[in-house]
Amino acid sequence: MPPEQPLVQVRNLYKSFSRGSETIDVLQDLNLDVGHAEFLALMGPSGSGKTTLLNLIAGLDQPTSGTIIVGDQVISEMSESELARWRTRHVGFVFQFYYLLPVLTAYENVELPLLLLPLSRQQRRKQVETALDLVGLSNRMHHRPGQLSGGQQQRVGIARAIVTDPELIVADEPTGDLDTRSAHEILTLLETLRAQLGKTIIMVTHDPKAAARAQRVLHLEKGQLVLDTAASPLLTAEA
Ligand SMILES: Nc1ncnc2c1ncn2[C@@H]1O[C@H](COP(=O)(O)OP(=O)(O)OP(=O)(O)O)[C@@H](O)[C@H]1O
Repeated sequence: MPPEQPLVQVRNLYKSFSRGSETIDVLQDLNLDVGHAEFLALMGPSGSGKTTLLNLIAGLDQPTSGTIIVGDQVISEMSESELARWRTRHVGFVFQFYYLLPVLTAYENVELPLLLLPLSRQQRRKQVETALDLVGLSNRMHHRPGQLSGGQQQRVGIARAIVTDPELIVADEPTGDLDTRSAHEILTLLETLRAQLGKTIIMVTHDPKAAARAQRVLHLEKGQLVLDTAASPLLTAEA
């Protein structure tokens, strides 16, 4: 049997932004495969294009040129409205500052992505309760974000990301605003989502300790991705 296709295939990807008369070439001939149920970390200096790449893979932005395939969809050829529909079902987003709505309870925040889908109230309830259970917050579902710790708020953010059961989860600095212990718990949760539910996770981080929890670490350099040589077992063998 031929080997299974990667979930994400990025080929000859270019992304430029123009600012006035200036053009910034952020990604240049970038190639990347991400496997099913892989946990990948992206690192690189500020401004190197990590968020730009994540947004392109998640269908939040469109490339200048090149191809992005996720699952069986060529998302680089989709219109904005097709991308929006695709994202709703196939990608879960986790952000550094959670972006929970303060007036809604944890339950209502997690339910939000489901309101875009043709589901009954009862089906929504089942999925929200499952997601909150997975992140260990069943007993906090009627709390508002202001009544929860940062780590708990990020758990709600993760429950919201998985409630539609997407194959791909993109996380932009998910531990960037958390203390060491909460960060550790969030990374453990991401590892569990990968190992037990087969989610593919792409995480941008500045923190080498967070990156080390992923299965593979890539660095953005000059618009392209290179393997994190510091983390390579061949190069870090104890002397
Ligand atoms: N919408 C946009 N319009 C113009 N320039 C942009 C836009 N988005 C990003 N850029 C520029 O592209 C470059 C890469 O930005 P990006 O946010 O992807 O970097 P990053 O590696 O995620 O940085 P950080 O680690 O600071 O978050 C920067 O020079 C940024 O100013």
